[in-house]
Amino acid sequence: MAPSVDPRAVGKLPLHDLPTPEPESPLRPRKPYRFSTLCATVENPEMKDQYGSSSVPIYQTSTFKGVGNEYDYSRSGNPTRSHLQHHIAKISSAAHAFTVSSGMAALDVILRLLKPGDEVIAGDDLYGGTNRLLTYIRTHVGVTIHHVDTTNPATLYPFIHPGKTAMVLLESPTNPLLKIADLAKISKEVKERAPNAVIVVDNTMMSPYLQRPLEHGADIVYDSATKYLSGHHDLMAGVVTCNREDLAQKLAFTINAVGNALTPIDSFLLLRGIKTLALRMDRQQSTAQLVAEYLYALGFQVHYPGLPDHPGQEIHARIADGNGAVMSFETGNKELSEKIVGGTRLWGISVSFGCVNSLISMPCVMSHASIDPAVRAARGLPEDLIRLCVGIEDPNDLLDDLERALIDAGAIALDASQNRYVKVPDDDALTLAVQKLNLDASAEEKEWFVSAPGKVILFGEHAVVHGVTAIAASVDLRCYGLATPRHDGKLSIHLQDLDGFYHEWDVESLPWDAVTPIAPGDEHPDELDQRLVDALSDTALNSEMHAPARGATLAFLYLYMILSRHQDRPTFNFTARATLPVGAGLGSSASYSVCAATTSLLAHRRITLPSIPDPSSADHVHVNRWAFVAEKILHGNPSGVDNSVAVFGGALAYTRPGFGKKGGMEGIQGFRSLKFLLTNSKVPRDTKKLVAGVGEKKANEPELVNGILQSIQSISDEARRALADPELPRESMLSALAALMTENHQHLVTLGVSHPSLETIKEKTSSPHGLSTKLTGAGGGGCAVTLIPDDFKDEQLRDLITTLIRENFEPYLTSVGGSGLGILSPYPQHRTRGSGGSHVPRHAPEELGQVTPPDTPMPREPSPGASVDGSEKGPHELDPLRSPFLSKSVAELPVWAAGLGRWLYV
Ligand SMILES: Nc1ncnc2c1ncn2[C@@H]1O[C@H](COP(=O)(O)OP(=O)(O)OP(=O)(O)O)[C@@H](O)[C@H]1O
Ligand SMILES: C[C@@](O)(CCO)CC(=O)[O-]
Repeated sequence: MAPSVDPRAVGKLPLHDLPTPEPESPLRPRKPYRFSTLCATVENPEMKDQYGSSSVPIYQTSTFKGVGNEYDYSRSGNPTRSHLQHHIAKISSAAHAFTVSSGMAALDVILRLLKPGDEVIAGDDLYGGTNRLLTYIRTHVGVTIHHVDTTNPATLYPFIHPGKTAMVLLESPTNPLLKIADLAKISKEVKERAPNAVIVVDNTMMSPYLQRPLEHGADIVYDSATKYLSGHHDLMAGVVTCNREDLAQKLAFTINAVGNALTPIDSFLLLRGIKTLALRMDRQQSTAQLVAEYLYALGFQVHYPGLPDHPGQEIHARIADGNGAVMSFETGNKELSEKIVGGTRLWGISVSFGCVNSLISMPCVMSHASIDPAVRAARGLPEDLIRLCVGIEDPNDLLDDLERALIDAGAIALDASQNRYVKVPDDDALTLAVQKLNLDASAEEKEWFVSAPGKVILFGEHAVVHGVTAIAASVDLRCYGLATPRHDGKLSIHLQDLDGFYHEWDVESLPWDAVTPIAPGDEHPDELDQRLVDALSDTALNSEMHAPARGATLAFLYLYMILSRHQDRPTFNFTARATLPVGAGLGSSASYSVCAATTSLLAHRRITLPSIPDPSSADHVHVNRWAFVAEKILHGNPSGVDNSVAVFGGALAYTRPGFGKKGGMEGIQGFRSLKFLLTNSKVPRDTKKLVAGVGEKKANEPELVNGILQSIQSISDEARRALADPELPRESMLSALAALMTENHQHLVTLGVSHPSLETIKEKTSSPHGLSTKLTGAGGGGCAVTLIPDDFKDEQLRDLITTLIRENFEPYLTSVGGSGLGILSPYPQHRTRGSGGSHVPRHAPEELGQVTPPDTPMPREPSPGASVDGSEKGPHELDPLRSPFLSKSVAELPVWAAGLGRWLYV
C-alpha cells in the first residue's frame, strides 16, 4: 500500500479529509448511515491515500517492490481491489468480501469448497450458466446435485442428508421466473438438519441494496457484479461475501491459487459503479413496477414480485427491501414472443441485466439456451417467456416502445368496447373462424379488407433472382385491398393509385374456356398459363389501358379465374390503394400481389380463415405461392423475396430455391432497431425490364456477372453474421453494415442498374454526412436506402432531408421489420364500424417523426380510359367501407384502417 500520512501526526486535520465517523462514536453520536450514503461514501480509514485523492487510484501494477510489505503481487492483493472489497463488505453486512473476474468465477470459487461424494441441493429455476457449471461439477468432480423447487422449503427436506449435504444453492427471486425462496426459513431448517451444509445465495437479481442474505442466515453470498453493482455493462466482475472466518480463508486461498481476482482497472470501475447503486435501483424498480402493471392490465401472465398476486410476495417483502427491476411475462406463443422481442427499439436485445439501459430477451433462446430443452420443459420454463430488465430511461419511452412492439406483433389489439388495448387471446381468432366456417357452408359473401407491407432490400437485389441470398425487411408503407361483394353478376377492379382506374366485367363473359382449373390444395405450375394470359389480353383487357393498370388488372383477373371453382364464381369489387410509392423499388407490385391473391383466395374460400399470428401456417404459405404467381405477371422473373416479405413481414434472409444450394428463408432478429432513410428519386423505371437486363448481361458476360454474384453472396453472408453476432458491439455492427451497403451498391452499378439520380442521392448523403447509401429494389431510378447510425443528430438529419427535398427527391424516414399480411377480422364483434373507425391508436405514424409519404390525389370519377357500363355506384354511394377507403389521405389511411377493428397479422 502507498504510505499514508496521517494528518493528525503533523498536527493538522484538513477539512476535506474528515474520517468517516463511526456511527456509535461517543464523540459525535449519530444514526447509522443509510444505504445510499454508504454506497456513495468510499472510505477506508485503514487505507488513507497519501494525496487525499477523492477517487480511489488505479494501482495498475502486477508487482510491488520490497520484501515483507502488505502487497507484493496483484494476483494476491492490490490496493484498488482492497478498497473495493472493503466497500462491498460494508454495504453487504459482511465481514469479508472478495472480487473476482465474473459472476461465474465467483460461483466456481465457491463450488471448489466441495469434495467428491458431497451433495448439493440447488433450485430448479437457476441461471443457465449456473446450471452448466453445476453439471460440470456433477460429471467431473463426482458431486451429486439435487434440483428442487425452492419455493417450498418442505421440498428440500427429503434431500437433506446430514454428513453428505455440503451445500445448498439458492436464488431468490429466481431468474427468469422470479420465484421466491424463503431464504431465512430455508437457512434455519437446513442448519438444523445438516449443520455443516453451507448455505450459498446468488443475490445478483437484488444486489445488496435490496437484499442482504447474510442477515438471514446464509453463509456465503455471491453476485455477478457485471449486473446491478456495476450498472453500466462495461465490465465483468463477481463478488463473494461471507461472515465466517473459516470459509473466508478457503475462498481467499482458492482465489489466490486460481488467479481469478479482479483486475485493478475493473476494481476501479466497479467501485465507481457502486456509488450510484441505490440511485439507479430506485429508478429502475419504480419503472419496473409500472411496466409490470401495464403488462398485467393487458392480460399477460407476468412474473414480478411487485404484483399483489405474485406467489411468495409476502415472503419477499419480509426478506428484501424492494422488488428489483427484472420481470418476465408469457405470451402463449414462442413465435409471437420472438416478434415482440425483435420489435422493440429502446429495449435492447441482450443477455445479462442490471444495466442502466433496458433489455429484453427470451431466456430459452438466450441466457438459458445452455439448458437442454427437455430440462427446461421439465422445470417449467416456458419457451415463450420474455424477460424484461428495466433501465433508467424515461418510463414513458419504455412503455411506448413496448406497446408499439406488442401491437406490431399482434399480441395486443384494440378492444373497441373498452376503447383500450387488450391481449389477443391465443386461440380466440382460430376458434371463432372455425365456428364461423362450420356455420358457413352456404354463407353469403363477405367483405374482406387486407393489407401487406412493402419492403426494402438491404443486400442482394437482382443477385437474388440468380440464387444469391437477399436480406430484406418490411417497411411501414402498405398496400391495402378491399373486396366488397356485388350482387349484379359483375366483377370489378378499382385502382385508386393508377389514376383511379376502374373496370368491370360480367363474370360470365370472361374467357372461362381458356382456364385450366387448379384444384384446391394444388400448386400453380412454374410457368404461367400462357393460354389464359392471351385470352385475357384479347377479351378482358383493352388497348387503352396504360401498362401499369393493364399489368395489375391482368394479375388480378388471372388469379381470380384460375382460383375459381366451377359454378362458384363470386362477384365482387376489388379496390386497391397503397401508401407505398408505386413502381419505386419498395415492392409495390408484391404488396399489391399479396392483397390481390389474399382477397381472391378468401372470396373463393380457398383459404379457410383469417390468419392467426402463426407464421408457419399453411394458409400463409399458400397465399405466398399465389402472390408469387401474380408477381410473375407483373415482374417477369421474380425471385419471390418481395412477396415473401409482404406476406411474412419482419426481416428475412431469402434464397431462391433451385440453384444447387439450399433455398428458403430465415427470419433475422435485431433488424427492427435499424433506422433507414428511403429516398425516392421519382425516376420511373420498370422492374421487369431491369431484371431481364441483368439476365441478358449474365448470358453475355457470364464471368463478370458470376463473379459479382459471388461477391454479393459474401456480402449477404457477412451482413447476416454481423446482425446475428451478440458479441459485436452495436457501433461495429452498424459500420460493418454501412461498408457492406457501399460495396453492394458498387456491384449493382457494375451490373448496370443504377441511375444518375441514385448516384446524386448517394453523393448528397455521403458528403458531408458520411452516410452509406445504396439503391434498393430493381434500381434504374426508384428508391435509394441510407443507413442512419444511432448517433446521427436530428439536426443533421433535418438538414439532409431538406437538401434532398430541394433536389426534388422524396425522402422518407422509415422503420423496418413490422407486420406482414394483415386481414381485418370479418367478425362483427371485432369491428368498430359503428364508431366510424374514428379511434386513433396510441401511435399515429406521425409520432415517429417520419416524413409524410407522398399523398395520392383525392378520389375522382373513374378515369376516361376506363370503361364503365354505369352499373357501378358513384363514389358517394359506395359501400360504407369503400367510400372512406377511397377518400382518406395517404397520411390518414393507416390510422383509419387500424381503427376499423381487430387486424389479424401473420
Ligand atoms: N397500389 C397499386 N395499385 C395497382 N397496381 C399496383 C400498385 N402498386 C403496384 N402495382 C403494380 O405493380 C407495378 C409496379 O411494379 P414494379 O415491380 O415495377 O415496382 P415495385 O414493385 O415498386 O419495385 P421493385 O420490384 O423494384 O420493388 C405497377 O406498374 C402496377 O402494375
Ligand atoms: C430486382 C429484384 O431482385 C428485387 C425487386 O424488388 C427482383 C426480384 O428479386 O424479384
